[in-house]
Amino acid sequence: MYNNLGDRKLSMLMDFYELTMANGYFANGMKDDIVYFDMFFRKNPDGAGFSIVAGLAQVIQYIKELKFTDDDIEYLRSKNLFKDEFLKYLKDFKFSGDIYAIPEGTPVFPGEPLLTVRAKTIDAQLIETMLLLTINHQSLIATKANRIVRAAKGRPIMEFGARRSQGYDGAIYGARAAYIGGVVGTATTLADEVFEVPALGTMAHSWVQMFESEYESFKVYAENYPDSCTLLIDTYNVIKSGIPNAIKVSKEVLEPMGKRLKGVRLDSGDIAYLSKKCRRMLDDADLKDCNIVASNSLDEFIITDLLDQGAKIDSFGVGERLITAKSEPVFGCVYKLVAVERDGEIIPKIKISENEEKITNPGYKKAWRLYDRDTNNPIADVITLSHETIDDSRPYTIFDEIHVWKKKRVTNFYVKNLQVPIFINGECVYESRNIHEIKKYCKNQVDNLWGEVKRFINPHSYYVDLSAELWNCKQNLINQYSFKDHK
Ligand SMILES: Nc1ncnc2c1ncn2[C@@H]1O[C@H](COP(=O)(O)OP(=O)(O)OP(=O)(O)O)[C@@H](O)[C@H]1O
Ligand SMILES: O=P(O)(O)OC[C@H]1O[C@H](OP(=O)(O)OP(=O)(O)O)[C@H](O)[C@@H]1O
Ligand SMILES: O=C(O)c1cccnc1
Repeated sequence: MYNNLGDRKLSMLMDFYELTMANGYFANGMKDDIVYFDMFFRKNPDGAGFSIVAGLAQVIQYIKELKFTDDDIEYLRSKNLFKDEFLKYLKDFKFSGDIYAIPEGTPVFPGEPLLTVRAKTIDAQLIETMLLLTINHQSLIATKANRIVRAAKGRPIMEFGARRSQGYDGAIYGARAAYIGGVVGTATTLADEVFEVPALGTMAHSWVQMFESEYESFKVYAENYPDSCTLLIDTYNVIKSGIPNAIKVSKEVLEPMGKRLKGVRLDSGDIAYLSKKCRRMLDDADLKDCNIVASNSLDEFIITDLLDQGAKIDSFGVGERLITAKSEPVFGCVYKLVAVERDGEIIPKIKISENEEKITNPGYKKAWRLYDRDTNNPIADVITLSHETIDDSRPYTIFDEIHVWKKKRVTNFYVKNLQVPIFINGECVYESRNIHEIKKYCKNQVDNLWGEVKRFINPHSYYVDLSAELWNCKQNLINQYSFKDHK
C-alpha cells in the first residue's frame, strides 16, 4: 500500500490554526466535548450537473496511521505556544471518533454531506486539512476524467499526465482518481504498482529520433513488442512518412510473424484531418483493425469537437488538462461545524452569511437518494436530520429550499442512505472496494443519471432538498442569529 504517513511525516500536514484551536480547547476544558463536522462542496467544477467523489481509501489510511512522533512534539514545543499537557496528550493521540462517508465513485451534488465526523473537538479539528485536500484533489480529478471519458463516447481514454502534474502526489493519486472516473489506464507506472491502475503507453518522439530512419525505429520497436505495437507517426510527416513506414513495418515485420499492427498515434497537427487520411491509408493496406490513437492537449471539449468533425479516432491519450483539471482546478469542499453535543443532546449550529449559498445546513444529518422504481434513475437527494427516515412505501413531497412553493410529490421510488459508517469509536468498520469495483460502480451510477444532468452545457440542476424538519431547524437558527445582538 502506498504510504501516506510513516517517513513522510504527513501527520503534521495540517493548518497551524487547527493546532492552536486544539490547544485552546484543551486548555479550556473542552477537549472531550463532542462535535459534528460536515464536508460538502458548493458548486460542481466546469458548470457541470454533478461530480464524482473520490479519495476515501486514502482518508481511511490517514486516520488509521495518524500519530505524532517525538520530533513532531519537540517541534511544537519549540513554538512556545502549546501547553505541556496538550503536547503530552498529542503524544498518545489516536483518532477516537466516528466518520460516515459517501463511497468513492458515487455521483454527488452540491450541498450534500460527502463526509460527516462525530468526534471530540481535538480529533475533529486536527484532521480537517488532510480530509479536505484528499477528497478535494481526487474528486476533482475523478470528475474531470469522467467528463473526458463521456466525451469520448465509449472510446478508451489513457491518462498521460504525470509529467505535467502538480507534484508527485498529483500524479500518483491523480492517476488513481482518473481510473475511478473511467480512464482505462495510466502512463504512471507507480500508480499500477501501488493501486493496480493498469500501466500502459506507446512511445515518445525520442525513440524515433534515436534511429537513422523512422522506418528503422518502427522496425526495431515491432520486433521487440510484436503483440502491443503502437507507433508514433508524427515525428517527421504523418502522411508522407509516418503512415507509409508504419504500413511497411506491418507488412515486413509483423505479418510474417503472424502479428498485427495494434495502433498508430497522432500527437500534432489537425487531428481530424490527419486521422481521416490515416484511416483511409490503413484500410487500403488491409489494416482495418489498426487503431488510431490521438493525443496533444486534449480535453472533453476538443474530443467532442473532433468527433463532431468525423475524426477517425479509436482511443485518446490525455495528459495535462486532465491531471491538472486545467479548466477549473479547484474542487471546493469545505469542512464546517454543524452541531455540538451538550449532556447527550445534539445542538445544531449554523454559519450565517450574506451570501445565501454560504449559509450552512445545521445539525447531525443524513443524505438520502430517491430512485425511480422502474428505471433506477436517481430522482432527487434529500438531506434530513439524523433521526428522520424516509418511508419509500408512501409518496414523499420534496420542495425547493428557497422557492418553497415549488414542490414535487415523488411516488414509485425507493430510497438509499448515501453515507455509510467508516469509523466508529476510532475503529475502521468499512472495507473499501477494490479499485476496479469502484470504477465499475462509478460507471453504473453515472449511466443511471438522467441525460439532462450529464450535459456539458447548461445541465439540468439535480434536486438536493432539505426535509421539512431540517428546513425548519435552519430557518429557526437563521432567525435567531439575524436578530441576536452579537457581543
Ligand atoms: N481538428 C481539430 N479540431 C479542434 N482542435 C484540434 C484539431 N486538431 C488538433 N486540435 C487541437 O488543437 C491544439 C493544437 O495545439 P498546437 O498548436 O500546440 O499543436 P500542434 O502545432 O499541432 O503540435 P505541436 O506544437 O505539439 O507540434 C491541440 O490542443 C489539439 O488537440
Ligand atoms: O498533451 P497532453 O494531453 O499532456 O498529453 C501528453 C503529451 O505528453 C507527450 O508529449 P511531450 O511531453 O513529449 O511533449 P510534446 O507536447 O512536445 O509532444 C505526449 O506526446 C503528449 O503530447
Ligand atoms: O505512452 C505514451 O504514449 C505517453 C506517455 C506519457 C505521455 N505521453 C505519451
